[in-house]
Amino acid sequence: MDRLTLRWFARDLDMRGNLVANALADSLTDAETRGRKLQAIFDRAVQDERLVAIGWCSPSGQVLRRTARFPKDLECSHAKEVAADRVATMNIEGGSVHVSFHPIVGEAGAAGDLVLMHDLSFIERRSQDTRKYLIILIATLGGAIALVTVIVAQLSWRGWVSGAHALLRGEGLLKPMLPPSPELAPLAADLRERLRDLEDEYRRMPRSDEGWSAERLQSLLRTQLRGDEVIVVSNREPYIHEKQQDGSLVVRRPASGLVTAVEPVMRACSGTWIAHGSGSGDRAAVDRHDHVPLPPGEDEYQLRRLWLTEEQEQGYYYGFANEGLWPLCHVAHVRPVFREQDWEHYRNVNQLFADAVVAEARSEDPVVLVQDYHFALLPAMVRRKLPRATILTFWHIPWPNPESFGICPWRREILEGMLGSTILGFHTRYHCKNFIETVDRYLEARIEHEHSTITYGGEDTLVESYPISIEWPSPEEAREWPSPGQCRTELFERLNIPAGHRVAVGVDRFDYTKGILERLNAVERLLEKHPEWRDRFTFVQVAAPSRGALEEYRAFRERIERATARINERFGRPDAPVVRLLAQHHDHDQVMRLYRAADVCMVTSLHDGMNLVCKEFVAARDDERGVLVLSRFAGAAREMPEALVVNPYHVEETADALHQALTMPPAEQRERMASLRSTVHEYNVYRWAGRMLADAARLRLRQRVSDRVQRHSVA
Ligand SMILES: O=P(O)(O)OC[C@H]1O[C@@H](O)[C@H](O)[C@@H](O)[C@@H]1O
Repeated sequence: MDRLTLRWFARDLDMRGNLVANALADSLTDAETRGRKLQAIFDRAVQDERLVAIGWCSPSGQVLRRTARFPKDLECSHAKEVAADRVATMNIEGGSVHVSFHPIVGEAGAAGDLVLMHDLSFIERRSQDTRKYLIILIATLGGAIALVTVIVAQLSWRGWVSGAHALLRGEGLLKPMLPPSPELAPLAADLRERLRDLEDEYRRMPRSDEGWSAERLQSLLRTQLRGDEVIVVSNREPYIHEKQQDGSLVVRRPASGLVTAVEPVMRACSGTWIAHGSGSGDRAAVDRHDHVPLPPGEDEYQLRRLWLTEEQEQGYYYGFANEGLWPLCHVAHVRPVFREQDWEHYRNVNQLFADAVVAEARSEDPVVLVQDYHFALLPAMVRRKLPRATILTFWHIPWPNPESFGICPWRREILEGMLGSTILGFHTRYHCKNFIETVDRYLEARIEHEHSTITYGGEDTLVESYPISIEWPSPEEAREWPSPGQCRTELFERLNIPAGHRVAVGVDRFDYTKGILERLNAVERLLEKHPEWRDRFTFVQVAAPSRGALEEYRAFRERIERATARINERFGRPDAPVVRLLAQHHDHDQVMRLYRAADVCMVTSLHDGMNLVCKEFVAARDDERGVLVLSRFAGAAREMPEALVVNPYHVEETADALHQALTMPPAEQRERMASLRSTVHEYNVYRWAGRMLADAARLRLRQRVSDRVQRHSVA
């Protein structure tokens, strides 16, 4: 036992000793008691478990009485000395004791001194017990504190970790059960900023754009879009059912660049395609929900057909879309016509299609791919009903400069409608730039040129270029093709082309933007300038009838027919006309055979978003022969500089290019064609869709993160 503890107890025992001494004082001063009963009183007193021994000293210092355990050899003077010490302890038989010395004074003066010895072993025991309890208490407290610390640390660490995980996954800051933690707010802000940086880095990064295929697109859909639902909206349907005279149905693919590009993507994505059912047999082919599985016999996706009245089709499709927006965007010197009634129909039909998107959607956030100028208002209409949808609008035709677009009476509504899109795609950067400048001119929007983003009405739209393309033929498909020689023989037989003629081809819809007239003028000029080609050259123009209900198109067709007649009269023979105008629909296989048979393919659009004919021609020429003459005003010219690029308005230049093409040595043809083929192979339609969908996936992730961040900061 340490001295400090001993001193505490010594003080207590001194007090106790004083009490005992006071209690005994009377007995000690009373002479009678002292005589007879003192020993008995002392013996009784030491029955107390603490008081061990008592000694009674005379005033002269002799021990007069003592109890049994009082040491026989202890003198009073020594006991007094011990008691004077601060701890006052000594060892006697049976253990250590505390000694106290109490002078007793009676009426007659000093009666003697009382020596009391108190047991110290209980102090030892108590002290040990106390120490034990203290240790247990401290250990328990320490354990409890450690446990609480661990639990708190675990909880907050888990909270942090799961919050950070959720942020990174874009799902939420915390598990729903846990209350939102304000400590994560700065982390969330940092993460958001970092995400934005990463996005920018990602966009600037040289990406591996190689090897895009249907499989890679499917895997992108599975991984980055987690199998989300895809809905396509277009005016033109991918397959048209026509009723034959005998009542049977035939299916055909329409002549449309849009369908050529989007159909293979849809086959890869599955999902639903919503389009206008325009064929005479379309109603007979659908189920009771107006659905039809496609492609026929393969059932890879489903088409939902929408029905329009004649007035609706007239106002929305022929009127506003094709007499208004088409010439407005193509700037091909045909005046756009804007009628109030057409606009009404356009708006109503956009709403009809938007409602169909909402009805077909199985989730609140589908990926909606809106195609083309027929649906400028639809993105905002869908956004109103499905605010969480990812809407990708692709504008397949050019976008003019702000001045040209400004003549549209409903320019504001159109821009607002398009800005309902999450992503707005054009074929080229140039069209993106025109669109952004148009918005800047006519709307109060925030434009971030660095990120190519427009913020309008609190919503962001990414404006990006995605050059469209074709599906590159598979080796199996190419193996089935007849050889170029066989294709050539068949063509010569079918059209009765004299042997030894060189053949140039053009394949278009009958449309004034395609530069068919300029092409014919170039053919005529070639024959004027180079008489050696007379009787040695045939030009085959496939012109699929298109929008024949419009006067502009009918007049255009007549102009082409007149030009054809004129050239044939000047340079052809009755049995061998120079220009063969095939004004009917040709299917994919027929067109491919024509490409393989030709020496030259002419694409002379006056203005074209992209143009896929030039890409199809290149894809068909696995013999690496044939020359492409390509208009500089087609979006494709930017990707295909190995073609003979011409200004179709410049007849002389185009005629010279045609001559150059007809006289190009085989080695040069091969060199140019090989390079063109590798470009188109690489930049195929899966890359077009893949880049768009990868951007959509990135923005969906950002949307999820920012939704959570917002929810978090509100809470
Ligand atoms: O009017 P149609 O026959 O459906 O053709 C429209 C399509 O024609 C194509 O030439 C255009 O590239 C597409 O953008 C457009 O959608």
